[in-house]
Amino acid sequence: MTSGNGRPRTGPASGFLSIYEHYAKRLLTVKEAVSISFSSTIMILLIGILTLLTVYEYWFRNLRYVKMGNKIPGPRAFPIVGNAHIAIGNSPGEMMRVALDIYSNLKSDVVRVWLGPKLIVALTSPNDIEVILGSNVHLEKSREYDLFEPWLGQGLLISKGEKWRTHRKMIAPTFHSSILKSFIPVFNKNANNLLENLKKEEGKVFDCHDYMSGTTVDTLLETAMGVQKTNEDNTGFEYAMAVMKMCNILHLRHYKFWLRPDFIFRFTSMWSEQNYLLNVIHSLTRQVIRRKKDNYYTRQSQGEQSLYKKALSTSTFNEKDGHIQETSSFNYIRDDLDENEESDIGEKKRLAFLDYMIEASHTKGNSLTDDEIKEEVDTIMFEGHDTTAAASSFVLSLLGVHQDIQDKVFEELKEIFQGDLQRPVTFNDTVQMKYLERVILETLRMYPPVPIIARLLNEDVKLPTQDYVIPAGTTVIIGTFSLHRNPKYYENPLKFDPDNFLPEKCQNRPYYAYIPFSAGPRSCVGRKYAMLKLKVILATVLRKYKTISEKKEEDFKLQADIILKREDGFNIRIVERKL
Ligand code: HEM
Repeated sequence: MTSGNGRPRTGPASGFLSIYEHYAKRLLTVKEAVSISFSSTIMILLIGILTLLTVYEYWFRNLRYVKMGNKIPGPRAFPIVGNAHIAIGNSPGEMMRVALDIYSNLKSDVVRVWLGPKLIVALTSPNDIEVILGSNVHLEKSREYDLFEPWLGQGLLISKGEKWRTHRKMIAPTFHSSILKSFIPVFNKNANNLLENLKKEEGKVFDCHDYMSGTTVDTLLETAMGVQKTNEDNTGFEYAMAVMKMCNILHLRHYKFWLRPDFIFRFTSMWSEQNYLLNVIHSLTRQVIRRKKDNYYTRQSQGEQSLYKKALSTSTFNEKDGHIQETSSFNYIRDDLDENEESDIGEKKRLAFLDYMIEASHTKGNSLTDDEIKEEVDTIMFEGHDTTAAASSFVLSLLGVHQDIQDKVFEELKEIFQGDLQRPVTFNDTVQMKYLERVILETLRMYPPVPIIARLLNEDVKLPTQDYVIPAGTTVIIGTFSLHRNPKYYENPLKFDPDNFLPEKCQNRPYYAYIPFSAGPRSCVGRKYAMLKLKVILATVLRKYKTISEKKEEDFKLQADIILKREDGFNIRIVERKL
């Protein structure tokens, strides 16, 4: 033992030090012992966890469900996480590219991925898709739709079983062609309001989606909900923006699956944002229902007949027309609504959606509660707005790219409107817009606003095209986007060509090869409404303006959102036509 200068220590201090050193040494040994036992505890724990994970993986791989799933082609899956790692660090735009790469690398119409223990199978062959969408058994939406619940409750889009069946029977007829005709003046009014709003953008490059979105909300409020805007407020626009942001949050939670459980989601900034957005959305729906109910009670207190009875005794339609014309001139594009619900229409056909729901809630024997009405209003407002806004924005940007096609659209409009290009659109005009209709159908082919549909299988499904059985419990994804770009059904699938919808081309194509509105019993209830509204809005904008896109179509950056959008924005320039 030495002091700091190298000499040996003597005296009481040296005694104290040696005692200190003795204990310090022992302490070191205790510390060492603690650290050794700590590392061996960790080691044991790690070995325990690894053993458990190995046993779990062994057990998991031997499950019938997993064995069946693994027979289906898919990217290499890792233990425990499966293919979940592909979502890490990717933006919605990148996710779309990753998903499409997986599909094109495997060159298979059936592809599986594992999100942890969850099996997801994507189908892109019309025959396989028909087995799912055309069936009356596989009607349940996948668990991914549950994230919509705080917003849409158990509305038509996500409800199941008897509730879905009875509500579908009530709601679908309120969008039947027979009632759509009465919406034409409202479509025209809102299309003209849109022209007014677009004036300030003349000559500039701007994102047309915001405008299409706001107009769509206002139109829906007035048609489906029967509520007029009383002042020049911005409710429609604010609502549309809130819906868009809600969709972004939900989409992020869909593929960043670790954000799905609420107890984790609550700790993110998105939780408070979601609460704020839901407040904006629900305030509008509550206000709409309150106004409608007040009207109902006022009519009752004044001893007026219910709208329902009134509609039966007076005709809002020109009965001389005999039967109401179809909104689509193409009968070979089968309409599931007509097939499935024509027989249910009966007297209901004369009331619009919300009027009917409110009347129905006061009908004896009807169990429609206020909450149920709110859920359906939220559902219709969401489904009816974002889809149509995306479709019309895609049409305007595509016509901006394909000037030759835009010229043909305009020629057709000139022919129909015969020298008065500013007059309102009539129902009969829309039936004559055959080329514009083909443009819309082609847009929905290449850019389907709902790019995927997902169902939960409660039974095993044997695929008709290949020797695979998809086990019960699987989430089946119908890949509309890829299906619509399959060269087997579209000669030149990446070329925007409205002639893909010429009668002779459609006749040779399987029905399930074109499903922008889904198909079968759970297909879109608003398809005819959407087609009619798109024609009126687009015919109004295109008669006044020429649209120009500075970007080529191949430079459009798509975003795999719940609703397909352009990540780079729907940027166009509009120039007033010189006639
Ligand atoms: C271009 C416009 C539209 C497109 C592309 C479209 C597409 C679709 C698709 C693909 C589905 C099935 C979704 C799924 O199973 O996940 C659907 C369902 C639905 N759509 Fe549309 N839609 C459009 C416009 C509308 C409009 C205007 C309304 C109402 C005003 C509407 C109301 C609904 C409802 C309520 C459902 C749920 C039906 C059910 O599950 O029974 N949609 N739509």
